[in-house]
Amino acid sequence: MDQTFGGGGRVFKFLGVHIPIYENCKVVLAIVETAEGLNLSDFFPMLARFDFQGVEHRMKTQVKKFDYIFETTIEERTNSKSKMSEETVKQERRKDFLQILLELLDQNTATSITMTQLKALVVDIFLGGTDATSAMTEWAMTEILQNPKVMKKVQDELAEVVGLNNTVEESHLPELKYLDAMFKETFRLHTPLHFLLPRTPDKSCVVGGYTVPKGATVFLNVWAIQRDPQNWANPSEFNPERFLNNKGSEKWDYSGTNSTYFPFGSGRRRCPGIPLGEKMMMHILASLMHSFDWSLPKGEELDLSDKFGIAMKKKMPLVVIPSPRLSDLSLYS
Ligand code: HEM
Repeated sequence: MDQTFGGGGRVFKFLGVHIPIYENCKVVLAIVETAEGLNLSDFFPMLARFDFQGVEHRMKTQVKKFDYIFETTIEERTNSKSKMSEETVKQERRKDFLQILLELLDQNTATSITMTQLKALVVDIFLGGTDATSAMTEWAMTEILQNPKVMKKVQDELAEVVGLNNTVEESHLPELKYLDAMFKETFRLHTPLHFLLPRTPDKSCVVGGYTVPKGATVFLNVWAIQRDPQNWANPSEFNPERFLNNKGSEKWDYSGTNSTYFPFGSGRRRCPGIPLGEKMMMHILASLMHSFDWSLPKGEELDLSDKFGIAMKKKMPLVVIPSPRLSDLSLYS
């Protein structure tokens, strides 16, 4: 996607199509009908008030449902019976996330938060912590099934690090270098937020010869950057080795400082859940791959098409058959 901003710029190139903005409303309406899942108001803010796709209406309905779930949970916690007693906190030596937030509620201090802020934080953690993590684990599993050599390497590494008479523990994760490279390659090809979160410059600036006016909505196409043949050899090939062979000072991580690879975003809006998301995905996939061999149902073929959402998911859910891999069956109980 690229856009000619400012001055007389009136052409928008989207999915390879040059679309004249404003002059030809029919074109815009045709896209409204075909762009399933894409919110056109993100690309043409002037259309937002018409809510052509009913996105705002659906969002408000969902917000009401979310509100109901969170309010009930918060009420349950704040009523005296289920409140975490000081004794429980002392015994378990920890508080859960909700308890910490509730203690910050309406305190009249610098760190105090309101009920609306509390609910927003819970929604962030709830959605961010589940949607992208499960979508990425499914993509990783799909790529492993698509590439039997990768599956063998992942399982050989697990057998060596964990052992076939043991289950995966958190302490094993830093030693699983190949699994880590396999995830990095999955993130390169199936980056969950193709355009990241929208940015808005507070000053007009020039980027790559284009003027970006103050207040414009800017989308960064990380999907295209991570598949750009100028940055990556054989970009559509699934090859975890490219993340094992570090060249010179090149560092592969999720810090967002490498301009060719930043699946968790970059700068101040970078994902704050990286350590948790990374650990959850590694632990889930390592356990699945270590404990079971996986195959597709007879006659089934893998489908790699995706579907637009908060995170880019597989269009068709992955269906696979597990068979036990560990000799000690008591490890499965
Ligand atoms: C595999 C797992 C995850 C992936 C791939 C992922 C990816 C991302 C990406 C690409 C962004 C946008 C960053 C940008 O525009 O610069 C983002 C934002 C965010 N993520 Fe994650 N995320 C994951 C897990 C999590 C978890 C576990 C949490 C919370 C527990 C979380 C919470 C958030 C929040 C709150 C934001 C918004 C930050 C802001 O508004 O500035 N994410 N995530």
